[in-house]
Amino acid sequence: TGSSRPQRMLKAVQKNATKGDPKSVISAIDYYCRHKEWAMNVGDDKGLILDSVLTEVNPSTALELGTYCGYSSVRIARLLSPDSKLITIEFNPAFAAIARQIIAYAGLQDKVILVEGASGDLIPKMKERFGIKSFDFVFLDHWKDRYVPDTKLLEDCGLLKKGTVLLADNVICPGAPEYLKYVRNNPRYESRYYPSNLEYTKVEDGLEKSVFLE
Ligand SMILES: Cn1cnc(CNC(=O)c2cc(-c3ccc(F)cc3)cc(O)c2O)c1
Ligand SMILES: [Mg+2]
Repeated sequence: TGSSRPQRMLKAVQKNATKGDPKSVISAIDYYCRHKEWAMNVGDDKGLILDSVLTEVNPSTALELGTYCGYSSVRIARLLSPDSKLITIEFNPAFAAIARQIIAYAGLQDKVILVEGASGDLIPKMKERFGIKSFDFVFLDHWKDRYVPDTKLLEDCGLLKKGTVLLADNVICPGAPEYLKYVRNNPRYESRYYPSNLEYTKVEDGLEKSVFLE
């Protein structure tokens, strides 16, 4: 049987990027996905918005829901300060296996804790398993119908604190309409939409940034 899209993406990183250089890993993936084979990474355009929000928040503990091949894990982890950590959750073991290799190729394995499993099962275990009191930053990029239930779960598990920033990918395409309704009509969140485009295309998409207020 042939290789998978994630496997071909890993090959492109190993061929075109420099080991230990996160920036070259990001560029290699963006080049491959723009010119060879599209893949659902947050991408370079929305990636710049992710970078700017991250730099503003400067989180000590960050959570990513939906690792896929690790592109946004690398984007996030490269900007974290020395003792900060990213916990990233991926349901699909084949994706997780590729992501581990891409994160390691970027030299960021000591800043990233990749956990395989369902976000709904793992979020309630964050405190006991990883000694997390609360998250400063959450990047939502997994199944779009899980954005609302997992946000509510993070609230109920006391994993959000005053000022925690939630940044959600794909709120236009494929779309997360219930999530937009949830955070925009909720007095506990201050929300703002950052217009952009679907990764590697001209299709409209964007990120929703929501600050938890209490
Ligand atoms: C299977 N699976 C594992 N993880 C997930 C969660 N991610 C997505 O679904 C996702 C989908 C798209 C997308 C796909 C087809 C299309 F035509 C337009 C957009 C883009 C993204 O940025 C995404 O994050 C799905
Ligand atoms: Mg996405």
